Amino acid sequence: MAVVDPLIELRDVNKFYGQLHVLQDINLTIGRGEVVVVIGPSGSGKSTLCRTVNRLESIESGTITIDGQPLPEEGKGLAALRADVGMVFQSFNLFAHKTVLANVSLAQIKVRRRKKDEADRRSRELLERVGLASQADKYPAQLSGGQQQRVAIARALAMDPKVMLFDEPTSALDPEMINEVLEVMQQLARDGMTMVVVTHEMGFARSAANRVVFMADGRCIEDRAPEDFFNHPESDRAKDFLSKILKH
Ligand SMILES: Nc1ncnc2c1ncn2[C@@H]1O[C@H](COP(=O)(O)OP(=O)(O)OP(=O)(O)O)[C@@H](O)[C@H]1O
Repeated sequence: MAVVDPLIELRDVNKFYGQLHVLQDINLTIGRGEVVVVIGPSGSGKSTLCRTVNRLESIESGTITIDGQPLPEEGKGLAALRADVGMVFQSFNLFAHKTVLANVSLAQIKVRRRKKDEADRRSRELLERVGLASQADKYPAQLSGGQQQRVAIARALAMDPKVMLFDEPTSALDPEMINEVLEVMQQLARDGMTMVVVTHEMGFARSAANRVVFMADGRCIEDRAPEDFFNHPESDRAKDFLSKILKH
């Protein structure tokens, strides 16, 4: 789809895991302020696609640029990239022995070089935004999964990222906690955050996405507005996928 103000551009991206051609000639542009939901069958390369954008995975060929800059290979540039590209994983990846506040402040101090007071102030603002202001002094194990995931979101946001990547952020949560995380994500989308979201939550895709990218076998097969994609999928792969998941 034509994008007005490109922030992230993937051009002819290919990646292999050994013999497996996991990303095949990916061309994808994400505009500033867009919410792109990536869906597709298990093993189609959705997570890998996400992980290439913050350089958790390298690519064999092609280019990825953010704000016109190629991704850095290593060193300081990589830490700065991971701050600019916030990532939220299925598992929350919090430090178990640090408080919620310290979890959100730590990278701000180390990577953004903020003073502790300033970092803590920003952390408290973000914890308020995700509805956890009263939990700042708790430890991760004292929180529910949904709360831990909201801490992880606050931690990424505290770095003032250019884009937020979500890799199945609700897949490890008990059903009753999924909505509290999706609501925080919906609010972020309304606030204009650029977001790439790998998810099986089709309700979120329908209501929050500007575009749905459908992947199968390492390729982006469809890239369309949600209402077009869900009402009129074009490819047999997408029709088959939707008929299976919408039965549930
Ligand atoms: N580190 C790795 N080494 C080797 N193969 C891998 C690695 N990570 C993923 N794969 C394989 O690459 C393919 C794509 O994996 P990926 O996790 O990107 O898919 P996905 O679409 O996100 O799947 P799911 O919906 O199940 O999470 C799969 O076949 C997977 O087994």
